[in-house]
Amino acid sequence: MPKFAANLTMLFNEVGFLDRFEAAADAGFKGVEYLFPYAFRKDELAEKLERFGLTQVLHNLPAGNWDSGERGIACDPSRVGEFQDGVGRAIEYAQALGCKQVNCLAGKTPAGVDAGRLRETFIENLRFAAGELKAAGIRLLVEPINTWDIPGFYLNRTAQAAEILEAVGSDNLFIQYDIYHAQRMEGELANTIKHYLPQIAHIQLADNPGRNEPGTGEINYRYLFDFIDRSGYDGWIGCEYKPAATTREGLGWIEALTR
Ligand SMILES: O=C(O)C(=O)CO
Repeated sequence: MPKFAANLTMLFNEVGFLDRFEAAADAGFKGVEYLFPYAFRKDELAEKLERFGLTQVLHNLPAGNWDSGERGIACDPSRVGEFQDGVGRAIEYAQALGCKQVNCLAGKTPAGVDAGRLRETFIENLRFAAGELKAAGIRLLVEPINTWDIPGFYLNRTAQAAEILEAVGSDNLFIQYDIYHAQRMEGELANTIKHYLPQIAHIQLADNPGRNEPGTGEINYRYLFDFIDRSGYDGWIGCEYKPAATTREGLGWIEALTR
């Protein structure tokens, strides 16, 4: 049975964010993930995790001005200082929350920047972050994201991510494999998971089209959950989907697709 983590950015949005920890625990989740913890005090988040017996499975490095449309700054040569400051902030929160992995959003390709400089910036930022996080006992992940949800996003394919890992050369840098994004960009889900399994530290899910619950679209999650189980993957699977109705009404997929 996979270890499913509730993504509190997308799930239980029937209640305010700080009430989603209790809602997730009530629904049977033992782990949670969400985009960013930085708008909240570390102690108030840690208290929620403690009170409801939850593991903080993942959060992201600071990713620029999210509300203005930024989706990461890691490939932007004009933002290296801000990126490095963000690594320190992410470590502070991860340590306070007992979180053992953080994801680095590559960002949208900034206009007018040479492709070689973009790649060099991304690689050097990842090398810096992977080293700082390793010293803190925290893994660094990078996630390919599809180009429909975030047009212009710098990292889009699993093979591209693996090539970046190779170039960075850190033993503390891994792939965050989002099944939904992968389905949209490349398909080949089971074989890709199998091929890159040693480099995949976290998996996320949603169905396609719609980014709703597993079982609402084209992906054969019953097969994929069994395949992942048999593959020996022992990480978490983040439930990062938009509930088609209410979150609780939609949770029947867990029983239906894993028994
Ligand atoms: O948009 C996504 O899929 C993410 O996981 C962002 O962290």
